Amino acid sequence: MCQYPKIALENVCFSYEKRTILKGISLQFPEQAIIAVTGPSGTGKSTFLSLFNRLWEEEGQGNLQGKITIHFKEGPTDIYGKEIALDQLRRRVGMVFQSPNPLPMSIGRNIAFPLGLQGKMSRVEKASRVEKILQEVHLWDEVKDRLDSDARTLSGGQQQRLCIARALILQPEILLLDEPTSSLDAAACEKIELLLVELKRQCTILMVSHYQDQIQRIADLSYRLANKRLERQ
Ligand SMILES: Nc1ncnc2c1ncn2[C@@H]1O[C@H](COP(=O)(O)OP(=O)(O)OP(=O)(O)O)[C@@H](O)[C@H]1O
Repeated sequence: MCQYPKIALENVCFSYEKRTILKGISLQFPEQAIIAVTGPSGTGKSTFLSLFNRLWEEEGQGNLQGKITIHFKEGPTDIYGKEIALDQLRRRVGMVFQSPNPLPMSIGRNIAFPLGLQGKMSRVEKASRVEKILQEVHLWDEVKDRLDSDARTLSGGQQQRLCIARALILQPEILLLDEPTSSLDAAACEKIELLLVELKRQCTILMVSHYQDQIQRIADLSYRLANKRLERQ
């Protein structure tokens, strides 16, 4: 592990119009760890997660104060500063949502699609990257004979692993997961948990979870969001 925090928040406050959601949060998260955030419904867990890829800005009504620094491979970056463009940030900070959201296209294209946004790449290289990432999320054996089928024909658990693969294909340094297993059955949930523990070697994972037992099984650090603040549990 390195000496510096992967993510640092300095006096972060967030509000939607006049409603304060997060107040005076100063925290540091290490790299190669699973950091879980839990807490009652509506307290701002998803909002907290959205600070790291600036997704809240899409809604247009929020107000952020304070500073968030991510220590990317090239060095520390103020993610709201001029040194990083939004599209670059979102390549390095991947996100997976509560309900699997495969694109309405084939299994293979779902994974290859983000690669196309990165510039020209040969078909052979694309195919090899797609296979590698599907192996990593332990989906390859289940889909290798049906890469051309519509991704929406996969089971919920398979779709969620596909969405994780899609987030990983651009090799993000941070992975944000918003209740990634809450729509899945126990068996699918176990597969995702095992996968996340493997993935933390390559990226720092920030995960919202309602399940205390899941947090105990896989999180390295856990925080509870209540009264607009995050407290270590
Ligand atoms: N775009 C928005 N504009 C105004 N208020 C919003 C917006 N998005 C969320 N909120 C409000 O901010 C508060 C926090 O919402 P958020 O979704 O972050 O909570 P949460 O802890 O993730 O909830 P849950 O556990 O139910 O998913 C809620 O009261 C919500 O209604």
